[in-house]
Amino acid sequence: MLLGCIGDDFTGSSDLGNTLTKAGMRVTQYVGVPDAPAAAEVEAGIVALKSRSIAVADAVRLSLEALDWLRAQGCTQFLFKYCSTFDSTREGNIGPVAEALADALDARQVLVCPAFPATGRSIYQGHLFVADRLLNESGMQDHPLTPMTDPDIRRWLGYQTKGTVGLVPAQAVMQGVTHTRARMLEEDKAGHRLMVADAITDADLITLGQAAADLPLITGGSGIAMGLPGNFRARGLLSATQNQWMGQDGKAAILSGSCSNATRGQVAEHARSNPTREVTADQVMSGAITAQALADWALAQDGVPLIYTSADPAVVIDAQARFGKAAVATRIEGLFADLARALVAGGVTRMISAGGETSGAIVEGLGLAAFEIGPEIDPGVPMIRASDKLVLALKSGNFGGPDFFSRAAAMMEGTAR
Ligand SMILES: Nc1ncnc2c1ncn2[C@@H]1O[C@H](COP(=O)(O)OP(=O)(O)O)[C@@H](O)[C@H]1O
Ligand SMILES: O=C(O)[C@@H](O)C(=O)COP(=O)(O)O
Repeated sequence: MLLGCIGDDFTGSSDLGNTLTKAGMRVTQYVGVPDAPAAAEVEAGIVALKSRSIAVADAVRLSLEALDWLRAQGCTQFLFKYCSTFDSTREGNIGPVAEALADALDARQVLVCPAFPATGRSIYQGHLFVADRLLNESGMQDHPLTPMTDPDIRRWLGYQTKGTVGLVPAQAVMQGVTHTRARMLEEDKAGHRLMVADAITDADLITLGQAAADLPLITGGSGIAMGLPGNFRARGLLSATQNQWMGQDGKAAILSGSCSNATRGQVAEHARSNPTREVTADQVMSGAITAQALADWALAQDGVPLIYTSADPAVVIDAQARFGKAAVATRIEGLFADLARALVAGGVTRMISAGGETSGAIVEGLGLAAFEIGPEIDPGVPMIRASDKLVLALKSGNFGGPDFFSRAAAMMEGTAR
């Protein structure tokens, strides 16, 4: 294994797997820290954690455990993957995890780059944009767990870190690798270990990837991984072979706990011509609905059924005020985990889930160990194979076109491209 990656959620880790696979690496995504060595052919290993919204100390501990395992597999470079919308609270986990990994690796210069231009996320002068809006006007300010109310990534990260945060501005990145490295050195001399790097286009990300060829630790969204496989290839370290992907027939089902703008649009679109069932926070909290009853409903439907708790910001805020933010999230995620188990037990072989925390709960609930990364459905969302009978798509909240759900189900079956 060459590149060792630690993802703070499961959708995001499959997004990273997609980027690395497309760039020619042989990738495996692991569910949590494996207790056995990796297969010899794996070139990039991604340890997917559900550490985005847990307590800081737990996130740091799990990330360091993942690092130890990846080091034991022979990795020479490490990537900490978080969300391209920098999902974290002011007290949150990105800064402490990045600093703990940097300490463990003795890393002096650490890039921080959530940009992912293919999905509209760019960084300019340290400020994160989603398409033509600053992050705090993009809808992310209403996220149920990590509302992003400040677009200045240096400032937000600064709340989370012990050290100060520098900037590698677009003016340096656009002039190429030499200027980028020179600016990184200046930031280092100024005492900034973590440096937010501007990136507006894929070309900027490739430049940053090349500039980071010798850095032990890189952090960011999946975009920052774009340039890394080329560094290993240039050293003659990559095999040219890729896994062969096979579609999966059988029953499909969709579970959505994401409340993002994109997911809510996808839910509305799917509901126009498919069996769809809404579950409210009240039904979950009161125990009025059971996972088995929902599974029985889904398994009795023709077509591709969708079960969702996705709701508008005002509905979410109301539920959180009445039940508590963590309590309602935990109960809903628990329902999805139980539901996923009941669906697979009932014969579902293609499962699509929407939402990072939701997907984490489902994957952990299913007790899966590792994924092979397949072809891309939409930017940032690949199909993944968990076993010879189960194919998944873990959709990040804000990713995917309006008809994502039905298109994903068809592509996973192998009947559409
Ligand atoms: N109706 C609802 N009311 C309150 N919280 C909800 C509701 N539906 C889902 N949630 C919670 O909101 C969170 C959504 O996060 P996540 O699944 O990561 O989606 P995204 O990818 O859009 O961030 C989850 O913890 C989920 O359990
Ligand atoms: O970078 C991204 O946006 C994704 O890879 C990701 O991490 C998404 O997380 P969720 O929106 O919570 O699914």
